[in-house]
Formats: sequence, C-alpha cells, structure tokens
Amino acid sequence: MTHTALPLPAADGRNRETHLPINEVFWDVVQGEGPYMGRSCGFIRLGWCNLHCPPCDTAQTWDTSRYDLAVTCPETAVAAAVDRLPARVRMVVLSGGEPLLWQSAPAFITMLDLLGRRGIEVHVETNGTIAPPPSINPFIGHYTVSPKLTVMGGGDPLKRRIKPDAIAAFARLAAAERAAFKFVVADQAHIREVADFAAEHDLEPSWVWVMPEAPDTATLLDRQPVITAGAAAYGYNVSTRLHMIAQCR
Ligand SMILES: Nc1nc2[nH]cc(C(=O)O)c2c(=O)[nH]1
Ligand code: SF4
Ligand SMILES: [Mg+2]
Repeated sequence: MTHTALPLPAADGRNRETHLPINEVFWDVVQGEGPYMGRSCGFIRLGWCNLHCPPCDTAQTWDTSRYDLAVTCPETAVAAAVDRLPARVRMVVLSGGEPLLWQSAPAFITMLDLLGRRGIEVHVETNGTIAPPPSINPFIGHYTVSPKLTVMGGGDPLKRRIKPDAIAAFARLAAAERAAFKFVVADQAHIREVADFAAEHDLEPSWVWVMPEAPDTATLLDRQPVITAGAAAYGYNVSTRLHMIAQCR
C-alpha cells in the first residue's frame, strides 16, 4: 500500500481559510459508539488520517491506494457544511479520518465557531495521537479518544500510534470529565492489553470504554457478550456499535 503525504493545513493556505476536505455530513442519526451512545446527533466527517488501521471502517477518508480523495473528500466550504444541518441538530460529532489534523487550519476554527454560534454541542472522535491546543477546548464539549492497540493498529508502528504526551493531555481532559477513552477489542486478551495500557498511562477505569471490533452485525453480536463480561471485571464501561444494529448511518 502506498500513501501520499498528508496535505497538512499549511500546504494550501488559500483554501484553508474557508475549506476543509469533508467526506460526509449527515444527521438524524444516533451516536453509535462510546459514552454518548444513543444521543441524537449529526456527523461531519473530515478527510485524511495519520494512521492506516487495516480494519478501518472509513478508509475512504485516507486510503489513496483505494480511493481518489479529491472525490471522496472534496474541498468543501465549512460554512456550507454547517448550513446543511437542520436546526433540530443539537449535537455534532466531528469524526474522520483524524479530525485533529486540521486543528491549526483557520477553517477548522471557523467551523467550531459557526457550530458554537448555533448552540450546537460539538464532540470530537480522535485516535489520540495529536493533542488539541487548549485554545480549541472551549469549543469542544467532549473528546472520544481511541488509541490503536493490537486489534486496530497493525498498519502502523507503535511509536506512530501511541504518543504518550498526547495521551497525557487527553487524560487530563478525562479527569475534567471532558474526554473518555474508547478501545476496540475482539477478545479477552485484548481487554488485558487495554488494562496494561491504562496502567502505563494512568487511566482511571471509569474513563475507559471497550467496544467490539466488528465489520458486520453478526460479528458484533457474537463478540458483545464476551467483551461485556470481560470489561466488567476491570470496572470498564462498554459500548456496542448501535448504528450497526439500528442500521442508521
Ligand atoms: N451513527 C454513527 N455513530 C458513529 N459513531 C462513530 C462513528 C464513526 O464512523 O466514527 C459513527 C458513525 O459513522 N455513525
Ligand atoms: S485512526 Fe481511525 S480513521 Fe484513522 S485509519 Fe485508524 S480507524 Fe481509520
Ligand atoms: Mg469511526
């Protein structure tokens, strides 16, 4: 697999004032994963990722060997993306890809500001490799941080997947009830790996959610009981992937 270099925010100064690569904007769905599972929300899915997880379910945001990102993630005016959301949308999840790649782009700040002006609660889903600058924290109600351990992480070396300083920054946000950690696991051994990670990075069990790795609903339902029981023994919280069961987006 080959990957082109990421188009970092400074690479296209003109468009980065107003535009971001946006894969999709959708709404009238529930957050399917993590501590806010079941909450009615909209999604803005940004293009590009700094990791290459083999089981990734949004490879159209980054995998240039399979997708033409100019097509899957067209440069889109953030104001137009926000304008598409009906007034009833009160919570928006910024996902990706890795949305925090864009944290320094003026258009990213503009998007947060426009969402905030509409009184929309903004949540961010991140792989936990890039700490948010404190300046954006007032805009963000919650971070769901999903470090990539063995199940997901086979596409990248450990040093690229796990950035201790960024994890520490998110742990401070978790202590302030502004973040939670969500780990994708397939079996009991993977929950032990989560426990090792949590011990190494001083994560409280109450900050941790575990969720089955599941490309389809049958696998999800198969793995859910084992993972739920395994997590309970550590004091971890559990997520399913509600959007798969409910067959919403
Ligand atoms: N409904 C719904 N919930 C989600 N939670 C995380 C999602 C993701 O793709 O990251 C997702 C998604 O794509 N749809
Ligand atoms: S970090 Fe997330 S978006 Fe990026 S490759 Fe991994 S699963 Fe996909
Ligand atoms: Mg996802």
